[in-house]
Amino acid sequence: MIATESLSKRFPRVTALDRLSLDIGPGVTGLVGANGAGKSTMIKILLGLSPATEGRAEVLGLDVATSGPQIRERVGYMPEHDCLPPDVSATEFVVHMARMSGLPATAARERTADTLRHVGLYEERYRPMGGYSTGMKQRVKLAQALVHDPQLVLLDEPTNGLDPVGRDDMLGLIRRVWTDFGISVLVTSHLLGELERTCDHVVVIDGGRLLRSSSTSDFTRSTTTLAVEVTDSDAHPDGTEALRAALTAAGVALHPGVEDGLPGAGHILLLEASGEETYDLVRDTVAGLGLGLVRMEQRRHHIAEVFTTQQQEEVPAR
Ligand SMILES: Nc1ncnc2c1ncn2[C@@H]1O[C@H](COP(=O)(O)OP(=O)(O)OP(=O)(O)O)[C@@H](O)[C@H]1O
Repeated sequence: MIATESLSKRFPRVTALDRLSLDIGPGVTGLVGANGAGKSTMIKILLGLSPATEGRAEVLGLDVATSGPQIRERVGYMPEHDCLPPDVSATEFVVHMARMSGLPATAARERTADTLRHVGLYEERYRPMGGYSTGMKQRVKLAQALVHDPQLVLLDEPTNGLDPVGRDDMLGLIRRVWTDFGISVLVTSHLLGELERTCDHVVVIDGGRLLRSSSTSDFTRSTTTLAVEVTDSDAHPDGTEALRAALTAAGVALHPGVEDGLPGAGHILLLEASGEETYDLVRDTVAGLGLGLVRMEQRRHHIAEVFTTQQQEEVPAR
């Protein structure tokens, strides 16, 4: 979908992208980096709107240096900042964008209705956008990126300014752009954690340089930590502590402290598994104490932890 080779963009005083080589396939890909890392610059180059200083980039097999218009026909773009005219409705705006992309009037109206429904805008779509919430505006921006049925959409910080619920809704919508319509997505964010559930692949950049590019499952590979949660019983009013004592006596390495479980569900012990036998030992110990086993699961890394470790290793303090 996207390939870059030693792509650089230098402004007089800042290097926004520094010899970035990437190969991004179909699906949902996250481009993550702190503010100023070079994400928006990358998107502008990929759309053929801003020339690279060095290196090359291809989008859908087309060279960004020479095929900007053809790329923009096949690619949708959701800009980061508020760019919606306040006194027109979502329907008018998205129909206009569809017409600009070359759709005939009837098709533009039909696609607009479908796309606005997909992003969850119903009656409000006939009201002027000046009165919309941030979440509604972000939805309109997503709809206009999708309306001409592109093969790929580039979404610049689509969750910016949203509350946690709005953020989750937007991430769910983005995931469905790929699963329901087969449109590949490149989505930028400065929040690594939020892309964990949404993206198949994550690219991390910092100061314009590539830190890491790998599948989400590689980032979140399993750890050897087991999380165990048990119920209390009449004989053991604090089941968690009873289990801790019994497992410690049996030689299991437990992490200090407990994690909070679901409300009213007791606490979670974290311990290091040395193999299959640890699972059996925990099961037998819980049964021996007459406690109920609520969960025993292998912990996975969160992308953010991997990134933090990697950053400490690879990027000298600035
Ligand atoms: N037109 C420009 N002229 C000079 N410097 C620029 C220009 N555009 C971007 N930069 C600089 O390039 C660097 C990367 O900017 P960019 O907007 O790509 O970052 P970003 O990762 O998208 O961050 P944000 O999410 O804050 O927009 C920044 O240091 C920025 O100040």
